[in-house]
Amino acid sequence: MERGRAYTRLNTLLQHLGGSSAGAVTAHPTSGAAKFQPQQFQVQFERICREEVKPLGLMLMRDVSIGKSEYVPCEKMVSKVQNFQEDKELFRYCTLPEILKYVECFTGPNIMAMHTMLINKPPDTGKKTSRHPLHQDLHYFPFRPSNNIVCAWTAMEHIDRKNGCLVVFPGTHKGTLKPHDYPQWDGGVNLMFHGIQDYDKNNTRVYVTMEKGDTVFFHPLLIHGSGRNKTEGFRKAISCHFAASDCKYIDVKGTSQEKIEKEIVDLTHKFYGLETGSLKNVWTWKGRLVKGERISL
Ligand SMILES: CCCCCCCCCC(=O)SCCNC(=O)CCNC(=O)[C@H](O)C(C)(C)COP(=O)(O)OP(=O)(O)OC[C@H]1O[C@@H](n2cnc3c(N)ncnc32)[C@H](O)[C@@H]1OP(=O)(O)O
Ligand SMILES: Nc1ncnc2c1ncn2[C@@H]1O[C@H](COP(=O)(O)OP(=O)(O)OP(=O)(O)O)[C@@H](O)[C@H]1O
Ligand SMILES: O=C(O)CCC(=O)C(=O)O
Ligand SMILES: [Fe+2]
Ligand SMILES: [Mg+2]
Repeated sequence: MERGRAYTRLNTLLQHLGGSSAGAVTAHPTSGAAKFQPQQFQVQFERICREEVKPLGLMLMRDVSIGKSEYVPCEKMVSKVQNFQEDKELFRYCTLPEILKYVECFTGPNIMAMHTMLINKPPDTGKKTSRHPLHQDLHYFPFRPSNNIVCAWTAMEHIDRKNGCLVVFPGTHKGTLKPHDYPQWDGGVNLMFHGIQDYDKNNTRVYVTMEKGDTVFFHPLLIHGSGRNKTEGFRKAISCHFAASDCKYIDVKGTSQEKIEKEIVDLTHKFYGLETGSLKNVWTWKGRLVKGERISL
């Protein structure tokens, strides 16, 4: 693992480890198990958007620039699907040996898939709502320690600054969880898109250009976001946040996470009619074991 960087590109990592050359994971899986083909996830995503299948627990998000009356179920209206833990096809992503072998370096052998997303960043309408403000994913999570949590984020196509790649502030995983709130953006902000208000403007920014099938593994304290999608295409990535199953829940009442807790608890009620009452209960309900033994999550 390269030192001093809070993210690692899987293909690059394979080279560091003396493994196959760049692109190897996409084209020639070393494990001989499931072939890594983002295309299969895209086909299922499109079926979900057309409402041909309705997996339990799934949330379909749309960009704030699209009104409810304009909404028709199709791939162009859905900016993100969250919570695909009950969709066999998409959840296969979270069980891929090629992914888990790196996840295990951070979590150890008992691994939970805690948060799942397929992000379909829409072409920006001009209001800049396709941006994702700079944030730390730990803001959404009520479990610790943060070092035993890792996000795997896989590009389903070529991603660069033109279609809104990830932008990261290297080294920020050594810091603490910062307060988050809605950014003051004129064109509107998507629900729950909290950002860090007072980040260091002089921090080095790294724009993570990725090829189809590339995966980055990053720490939940790493400050990151993504820019506007200036192309006509919908930029796709699939991701899962994994955690060691012996992580412990914390109570976020009285902390900077209290506001997001309320938003998520309210949304969970609106979508599923579930009275969870706390972030802890939301994640106890969503989390799925993918390897080893379920302990405290
Ligand atoms: C259960 C666990 C959840 C875990 C969350 C972990 C977070 C991980 C990191 C993130 O992904 S954070 C960002 C996630 N946010 C999004 O992707 C945007 C989500 N928001 C939406 O897609 C819609 O707001 C939503 C589908 C949830 C609500 O749609 P509804 O059909 O229930 O709302 P409706 O159409 O009745 O509109 C209600 C109001 O919301 C507004 N609205 C619509 N889409 C919106 C949107 N995207 N963001 C904000 N507001 C939105 C809409 O204009 C309207 O405003 P008014 O009341 O003033 O008329
Ligand atoms: N939970 C995590 N998720 C993703 N990457 C992580 C995680 N924990 C550590 N890393 C990354 O793994 C590598 C080794 O981590 P480590 O904590 O040893 O940091 P380091 O950058 O090597 O600094 P140090 O000098 O403190 O060892 C670093 O690149 C770090 O960014
Ligand atoms: O895909 C992106 O643009 C970034 C998404 C992200 O960071 C998140 O949802 O937490
Ligand atoms: Fe994030
Ligand atoms: Mg180290």
